[in-house]
Amino acid sequence: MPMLAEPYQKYKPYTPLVIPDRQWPSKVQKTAPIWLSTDLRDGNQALANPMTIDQKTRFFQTLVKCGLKEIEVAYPAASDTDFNFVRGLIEGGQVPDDVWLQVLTPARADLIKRTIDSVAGTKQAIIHMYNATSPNFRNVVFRNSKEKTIALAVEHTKIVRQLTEECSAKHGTKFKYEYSPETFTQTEPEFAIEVCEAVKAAWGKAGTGEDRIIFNLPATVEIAPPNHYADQIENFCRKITEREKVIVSLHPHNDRGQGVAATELGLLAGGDRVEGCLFGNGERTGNVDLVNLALNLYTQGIHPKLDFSDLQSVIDTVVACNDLPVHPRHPYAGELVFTAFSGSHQDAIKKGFEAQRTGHAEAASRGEPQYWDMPYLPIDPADLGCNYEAVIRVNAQSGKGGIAYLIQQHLGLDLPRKMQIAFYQVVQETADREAREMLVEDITSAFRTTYHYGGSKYEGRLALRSFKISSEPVADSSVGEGDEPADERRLFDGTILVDGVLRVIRGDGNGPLSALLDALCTHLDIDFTVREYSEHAIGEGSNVKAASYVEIVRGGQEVKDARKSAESWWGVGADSDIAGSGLRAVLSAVNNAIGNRELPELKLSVGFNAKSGQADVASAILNSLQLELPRRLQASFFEVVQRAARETGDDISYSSLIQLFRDTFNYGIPKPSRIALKSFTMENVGEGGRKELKVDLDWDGVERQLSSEGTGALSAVLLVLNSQIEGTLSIKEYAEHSIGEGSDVQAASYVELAYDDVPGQTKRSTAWGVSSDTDITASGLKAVLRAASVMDIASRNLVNGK
Ligand SMILES: CC(=O)SCCNC(=O)CCNC(=O)[C@H](O)C(C)(C)COP(=O)(O)OP(=O)(O)OC[C@H]1O[C@@H](n2cnc3c(N)ncnc32)[C@H](O)[C@@H]1OP(=O)(O)O
Ligand SMILES: CC(C)C(=O)C(=O)O
Repeated sequence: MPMLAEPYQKYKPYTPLVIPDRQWPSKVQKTAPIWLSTDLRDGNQALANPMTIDQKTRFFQTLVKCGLKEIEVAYPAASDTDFNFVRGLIEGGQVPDDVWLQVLTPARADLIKRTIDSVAGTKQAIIHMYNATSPNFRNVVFRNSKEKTIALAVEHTKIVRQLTEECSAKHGTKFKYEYSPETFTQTEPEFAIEVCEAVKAAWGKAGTGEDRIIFNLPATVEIAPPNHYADQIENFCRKITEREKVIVSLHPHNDRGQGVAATELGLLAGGDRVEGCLFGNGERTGNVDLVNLALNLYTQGIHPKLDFSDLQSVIDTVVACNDLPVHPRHPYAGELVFTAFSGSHQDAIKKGFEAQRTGHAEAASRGEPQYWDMPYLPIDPADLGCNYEAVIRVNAQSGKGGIAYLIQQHLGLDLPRKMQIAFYQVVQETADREAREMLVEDITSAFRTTYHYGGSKYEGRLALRSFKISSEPVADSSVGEGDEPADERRLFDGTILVDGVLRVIRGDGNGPLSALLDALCTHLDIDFTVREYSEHAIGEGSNVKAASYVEIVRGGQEVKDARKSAESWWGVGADSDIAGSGLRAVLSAVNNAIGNRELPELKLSVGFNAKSGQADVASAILNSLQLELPRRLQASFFEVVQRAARETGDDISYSSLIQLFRDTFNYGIPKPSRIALKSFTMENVGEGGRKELKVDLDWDGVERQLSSEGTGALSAVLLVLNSQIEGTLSIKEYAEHSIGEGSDVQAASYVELAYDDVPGQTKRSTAWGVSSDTDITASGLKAVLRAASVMDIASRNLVNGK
């Protein structure tokens, strides 16, 4: 059936009350009401599967923990489960002294008796009796006149009185009486008052304070706007006699979705007490939500006298016991209610947090309250035990502000505005393409990958390994590149990993960043210039680091053009050293800019006036072959390099340099030496640590088995060699070190031999030998033999040392 064109022919509007001087609209709520949770009764009776005793017990404990002092625990006459649950609470001593158990009964004598029996022996209980009073119920359900409706209530009130008095006498239980004219909001207002007056009279014991009778005025079904409920409550409060002896209780349902509003207006209109359920469980659309009401008060600066500091644990209990979810958009409790996906919300929240930090610091210094004043967030999630994790979540509707907020929260980086825009494009493009939410991990990992930030896992093609920044004065101080004239030049000396290979590069500029860019231009033909730079500290105290942000544009442009250049690349770096942080940021940006572009082979310039020197050559050998050349060997090899580079305009590529080293020292290549070690043994002989060395040598293609004694392997092998030649070999310098670690460790040995061909009339020559071996003795012996092999020594052509 379609919706009606003329619904007034089917639905009657509510009848407004005429109260020209109604007071509630100008009242302001200043205190928390008395709360009653009816989760275990009205909430429970609305569940497809009512709670078990275990679930009810868990729920009861949570309610007590939240601070509820009045809890309607059951409709004991309804089932053994309900009855036994109440008995279990009492007999198990689970009811705190300051908590009142409330139980509901209809106006039926047998059921009233069982209800009162259920609470016998507890310290204090509220007996809650109800009968419907509206015309519809009188006519249809009870088929009762007004008089009979009053009589039903009066008669059973008297039964309650009598049975509770007997129970008090027998068990010492203290009772309060609550009466509900069920369907109050659909009952003629004057008749509702008439019934309640009759009940009050029948009870006959209403007093002040704890003796007040409770008149619970339910919106059993919500049928009118909240202002009408407020009018009904104000009308009742004004007209009920002995108002001071009455607690006016509100029991709104939520059929029109206005339960919370109706309750708040009802409280302004005179309500003292509210019955409801956590998160609004209850018949049909539910009872009014106590959490919502309490936290609404809290955000007005009024303590609700309920504690939801750990809201999630309350949600967990309620969901588990009711077997119903809490809607993701549920006020205060839904998983999305502190979350912004959309760009402008995120931007405002990010700015709000920043402004609030400053505002709070200023207020604290003036001793003033630090008010919560945050765009889109009416309450601080932290007050409910939530963190700010979920406040900003990113999808294709999000903007740069939210993404920057997450980067700030999770990586501690405060991105410059233009970099936010650049990174936003990256995230937006993925979110749109994949049509899904970008989780924090997606965003931080996209950031790390894009900017090669966060350790070796994210390194780009160029990565800083070590550097030294030094300065040298500039003769003409107007030579500076930027606006500021520089009176000192900065020199960058560093080792960087280029496509997995360590390289030494050097450059100069008017600052560390331009010196690095100069080095990249000189050595790798990578030509960029810095357009924007900013930095800030991350962390505090001894853990403080610098974060740097760099925007680069293509070099070789006029400064004016470079500033305007549409194409730019951002980079970020963090380091405990501020220069290191800036240099890393430059390499991050350069990595972005070069993409997969092929890089020219790195070259060392080793001629006269060259930028690279002996130390650079030694570094290249160290980085490529892990050999730490002794200083004199460095000098010796540098001369070899310079000679070799002369033909190629004083430049030598890294690969040629390494090959030159291998060829010069016959190192690590299969080419045999003139004198090669086939095998050896070495044993201690006698006392005093002397050794006997036996070697099997391949000497000019002839095998020679020789032996000698010495204080060690080197002195012994020299004796062996000297026994085979004209003249004398001696060791001028020897050095060794380990290469690698653990079971892969090797020894590297360096020997400089001197050869005096005719003793006395010396014609001395020297040569270096370099070797490595897993056996340190073998490494030393080989180094000696390799040095001897390249010397012009005269062999005596003896066989087997004889
Ligand atoms: C608005 C509310 O939430 S009120 C609370 C509602 N909660 C519940 O009903 C849950 C627990 N209820 C039950 O377990 C059962 O209904 C019981 C045990 C109370 C009664 O069960 P039964 O005796 O089988 O009766 P039934 O459930 O059919 O109730 C209807 C009868 O009670 C009468 N009745 C209904 N409400 C009341 C009342 N408040 N006072 C007196 N009689 C009432 C009806 O007029 C009807 O009487 P009739 O049989 O003479 O026509
Ligand atoms: C028993 C009464 C108070 C009730 O639950 C209602 O009217 O909703």
